[in-house]
Amino acid sequence: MHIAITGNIGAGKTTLASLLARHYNWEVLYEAVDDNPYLADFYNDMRRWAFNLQIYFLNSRFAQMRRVLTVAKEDHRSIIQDRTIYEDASIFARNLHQIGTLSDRDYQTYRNVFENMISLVHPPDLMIYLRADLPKLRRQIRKRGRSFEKAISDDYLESLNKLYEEFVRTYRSGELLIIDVNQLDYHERPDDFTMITQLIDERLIKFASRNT
Ligand SMILES: Nc1ncnc2c1ncn2[C@@H]1O[C@H](COP(=O)(O)OP(=O)(O)OP(=O)(O)O)[C@@H](O)[C@H]1O
Repeated sequence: MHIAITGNIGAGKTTLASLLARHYNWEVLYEAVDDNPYLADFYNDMRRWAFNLQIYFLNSRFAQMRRVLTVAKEDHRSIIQDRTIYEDASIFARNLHQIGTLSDRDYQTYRNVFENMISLVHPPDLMIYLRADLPKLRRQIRKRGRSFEKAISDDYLESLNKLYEEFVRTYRSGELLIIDVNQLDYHERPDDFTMITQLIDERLIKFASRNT
């Protein structure tokens, strides 16, 4: 089974992915931030680096999807992914185009590459969306203290949030679980984590009964 966590910058995807991987013994695929050769430059000069960064993310997410396919074929272990290829295209790249940071021609090229890639992969069996408002995102971004993320504006986070909401409202490619994380702290409060695993267990039971 392929599970994916989706949500804005600082929503808490990485923490939840690692807690769930440990709890369910799932393989976990993280979004590599430290090794990303463009991210810091991108936050410094978005217009210059937007296309490079989008291509980099698209490729790394596509490589993850290939890993998902391999695991599905060879292994009986489930796999959890921290952010999906769908968000890169429907949220991040789209937003950069909308705000004029990505030109029409670069966006069109990006979309063409994305469409070709997407024809070769499958959406996750379960998508978990972490819904978080601006103050929560801000708190978590501040807490983890990545220096280049200081440049992220409220407007940028808000417009990403709008696109996230539209994305989940129209998402029909698989099972979707929406978790409002504004009042949750599953890292520090075991009860919050248990509440989440109960919601996931219900979906896993549903999935298993459909596939037997
Ligand atoms: N397609 C993309 N376009 C632009 N920036 C992106 C894209 N995908 C990820 N990023 C950036 O990569 C960095 C890492 O992503 P993010 O912070 O969302 O992941 P995370 O650290 O796993 O978040 P979380 O707090 O939910 O665990 C962020 O600064 C984010 O803006």
